[in-house]
Amino acid sequence: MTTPDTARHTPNSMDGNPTIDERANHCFGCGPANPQGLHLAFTTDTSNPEAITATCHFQLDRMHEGPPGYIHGGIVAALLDEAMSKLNRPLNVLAMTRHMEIDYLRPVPLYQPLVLIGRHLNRPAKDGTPGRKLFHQAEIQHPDGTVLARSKGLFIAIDEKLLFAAGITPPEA
Ligand SMILES: CCCCC/C=C\C/C=C\C/C=C\C/C=C\CCCC(=O)SCCNC(=O)CCNC(=O)[C@H](O)C(C)(C)COP(=O)(O)OP(=O)(O)OC[C@H]1O[C@@H](n2cnc3c(N)ncnc32)[C@H](O)[C@@H]1OP(=O)(O)O
Repeated sequence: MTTPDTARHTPNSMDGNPTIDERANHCFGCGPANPQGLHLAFTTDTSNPEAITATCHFQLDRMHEGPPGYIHGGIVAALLDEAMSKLNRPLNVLAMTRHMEIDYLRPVPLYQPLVLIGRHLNRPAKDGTPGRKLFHQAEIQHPDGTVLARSKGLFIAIDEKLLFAAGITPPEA
């Protein structure tokens, strides 16, 4: 039997009482500390509270190849999921993806600068207060504006009790 690689399976970042931001450092999509990650960096625009966006410029290589010359479809899904999830923090919500659907409109090329944009759609109120459901969308665009892939997502705001149960400290308000 092989010995488990403790660096991978019980990361130091789980020691003590980490905040959600410390734990997110290894996020596959955006964590700077994940050597295998995509290292996506987003700029959020909250100037129109009705239409918050998160934008990322990125370019991938053969590490993430699916069809020859193109990004693997699972990675396309991860990119879109990440862009949508980046809308939750500016909305002051910790939330997880509950459902997402994807239109793979065109193959998404490797070795080219591309644009990834998430847009908040709406958060229906329930009993007069903001509900748990947040609806977002995202697109991967060629620089000429052609939409290559598009998603819609339902995110559910997480009860802080779940975070505590997982040993994670919520962010400061
Ligand atoms: C517990 C530890 C959590 C730690 C992390 C917490 C938060 C994350 C915060 C920061 C993130 C940091 C870094 C970013 C990381 C990743 C970025 C990408 C985002 C992701 O990658 S994140 C991973 C993938 N994600 C999951 O791993 C979720 C697994 N899942 C669950 O953990 C539960 O599923 C949960 C808690 C989400 C909800 O569970 P629940 O039991 O509270 O709620 P329920 O299932 O009932 O759904 C609620 C309402 O949605 C309606 N509904 C369901 N499906 C629908 C559909 N298709 N269309 C229309 N409505 C639908 C129902 O009908 C109901 O509606 P109603 O309330 O009106 O009845």
